[in-house]
Amino acid sequence: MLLHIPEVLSKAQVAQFRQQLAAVNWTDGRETVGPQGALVKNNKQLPVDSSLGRELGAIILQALYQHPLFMAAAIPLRSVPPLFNSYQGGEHYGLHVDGAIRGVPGSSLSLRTDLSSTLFLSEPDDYEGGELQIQDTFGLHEVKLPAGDLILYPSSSLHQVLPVTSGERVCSFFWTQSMVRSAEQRQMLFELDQNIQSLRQQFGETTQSVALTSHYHNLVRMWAEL
Ligand SMILES: O=C(O)CCC(=O)C(=O)O
Ligand SMILES: [Fe+2]
Repeated sequence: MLLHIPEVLSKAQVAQFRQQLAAVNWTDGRETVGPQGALVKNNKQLPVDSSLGRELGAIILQALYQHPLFMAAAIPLRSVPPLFNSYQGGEHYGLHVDGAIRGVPGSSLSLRTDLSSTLFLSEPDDYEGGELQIQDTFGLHEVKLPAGDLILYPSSSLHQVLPVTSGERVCSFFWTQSMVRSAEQRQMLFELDQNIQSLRQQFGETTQSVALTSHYHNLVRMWAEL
């Protein structure tokens, strides 16, 4: 499932982020990828140990973990600290799959990458190209979102970022392990949750909405691993 999560950051926050990100040094993006990805990766990143990156990453995760759509879709256990990338002058990231396990820097924790996120920090009109192309069993999806919005997609999918032929594309990207490992079960829980929410909005709290909510929680109890 690909999910567009709007307004994770406000336009004011995005402007503030961009100003701060413009004032620090960026390095070769190949530093955080394995040998296969390095062959096709051509972009810039903020170093993993950047104090600005850590500070802005914490703001992103705090906003995201309060976003009802993200919480319902991801059922997150934990995320790696967000990284930041930039593409310009034809830079791109060819077709690849994200590694299955990532360490959490500064801790002994690792996580299984169930879900990948890209949070856009440039407006679509600020650059040409730079579409994030994601392949799934339904075909090829091209994603280019307004600044402040995020795309959540399965880490199991092949994906690429097309060359940025003018302007600059700045994004934050990171991975999340879900408490529910199966994408199929996660999608069922998400649909159940969204339908319960819309029933409650339409009819208020009813015996049925309470019973369905209990069903939802009992399924989470059955499927979640902490
Ligand atoms: O820039 C993006 O949207 C995605 C980056 C990416 O796929 C990665 O770093 O693994
Ligand atoms: Fe990737």
